[in-house]
Amino acid sequence: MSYRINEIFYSLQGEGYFTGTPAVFLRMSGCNLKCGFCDTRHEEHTLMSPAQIVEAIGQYPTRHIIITGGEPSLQLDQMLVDLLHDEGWFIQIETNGTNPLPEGIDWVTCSPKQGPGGEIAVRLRNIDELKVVYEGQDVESIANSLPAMHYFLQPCSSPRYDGGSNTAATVSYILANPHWRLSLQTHKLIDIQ
Ligand SMILES: C[S@@+](CC[C@H](N)C(=O)[O-])C[C@H]1O[C@@H](n2cnc3c(N)ncnc32)[C@H](O)[C@@H]1O
Ligand SMILES: Nc1nc2[nH]cc(C(=O)O)c2c(=O)[nH]1
Ligand code: SF4
Ligand SMILES: [Mg+2]
Repeated sequence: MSYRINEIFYSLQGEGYFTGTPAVFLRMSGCNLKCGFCDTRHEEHTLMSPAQIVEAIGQYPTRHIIITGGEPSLQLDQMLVDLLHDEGWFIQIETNGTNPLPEGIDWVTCSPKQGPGGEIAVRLRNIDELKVVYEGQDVESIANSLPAMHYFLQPCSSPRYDGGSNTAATVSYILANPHWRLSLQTHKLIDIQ
């Protein structure tokens, strides 16, 4: 068994509930969506075996891993989740929610997206945090259909917004709808990976 891995790096979780937490990022290659605003290049990959992944991530002084992509649910399987748990890892996943996940992932961050037909197709039930990239869409319908422990709105970073993101509009929306919390992409603010 091998996995298409785009990159492995050690940084601070920049977004959402665990913002500021040191973590190893395992970025898997490939995605089933093509979000116009996607800020990540994930097509390049190296094939890695489970043993190679465990060795590469094990060199860092934390056991919090963030499995992201691309869309990691296209590749992450029960075998890798169980192996990471055996090695003592706390597993967080960043997913668009379109695919079911293996069991036992410690923290599911779901960032639902519109598919090609405009529909939101989320197939997850146990979401710890919902993190919606705010573009002025009807985020209440999204939240109402997706039970989660925490609800974050994240400004959309894009050259089409003055200043590079729609942070002011996101803040105004949250002030008017205080069941949301703000998630900033703090790694971009302090220029780390
Ligand atoms: C690159 S995605 C990979 C994981 C998964 N495919 C997903 O979309 O959740 C990682 C996170 O970055 C967010 N993101 C991607 N592009 C963004 C942008 N331009 N502005 C703000 N957040 C963005 C996504 O919503 C997601 O929460
Ligand atoms: N520092 C940092 N935090 C992140 N949180 C989620 C990220 C992602 O690309 O999934 C990300 C990322 O790319 N960098
Ligand atoms: S689902 Fe995630 S990785 Fe895929 S295109 Fe959208 S933001 Fe990028
Ligand atoms: Mg990122």
